[in-house]
Amino acid sequence: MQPATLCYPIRGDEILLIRKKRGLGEGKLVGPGGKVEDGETPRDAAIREVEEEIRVSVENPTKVGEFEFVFGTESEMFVHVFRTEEFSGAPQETEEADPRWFDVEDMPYGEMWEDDRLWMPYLLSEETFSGWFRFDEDGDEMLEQELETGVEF
Ligand SMILES: COc1nc(N)nc2c1ncn2[C@H]1C[C@H](O)[C@@H](COP(=O)(O)OP(=O)(O)OP(=O)(O)O)O1
Repeated sequence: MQPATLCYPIRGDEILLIRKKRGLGEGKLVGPGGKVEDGETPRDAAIREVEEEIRVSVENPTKVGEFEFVFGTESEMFVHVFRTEEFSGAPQETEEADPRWFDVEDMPYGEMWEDDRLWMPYLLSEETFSGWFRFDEDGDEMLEQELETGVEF
């Protein structure tokens, strides 16, 4: 299964999301992230992806969750989810991503992957979670979900 990451910088009551400009989820608001490369740990990949996508340097990201998603019957990715309040550099738009801060009390769930509304509250409250989500073959609609909280990593 393809491992991948998401890493969310948090600043007080705000969270940094990107408008994804290419690849899986193009056009959606997501966290900075992407596939883990050979020889990388998920944490290293999370740090690299934030730097590549929005030119922000992240330190000590904390893993708060993980989830697997399936499109149809095919398992697509296993995603390690991090958050961090330790980062430097102003977020910049790149070929891959257009970053923007959002108020955590007003999350734009209508423009995000459907699973995000299930686990994002746990990420924001620093509660750990583990999920499994099955979408239709095109990834347009979520058909089944399982979510557990309070897991140990
Ligand atoms: C299906 O539900 C999903 N929910 C959320 N929140 N995030 C998702 C979902 N499916 C994919 N993602 C995220 C996880 C990864 O961060 C990226 C994968 O995107 P991509 O395949 O474009 O990965 P990159 O390494 O950036 O792409 P390149 O191969 O072009 O470098 O999407």
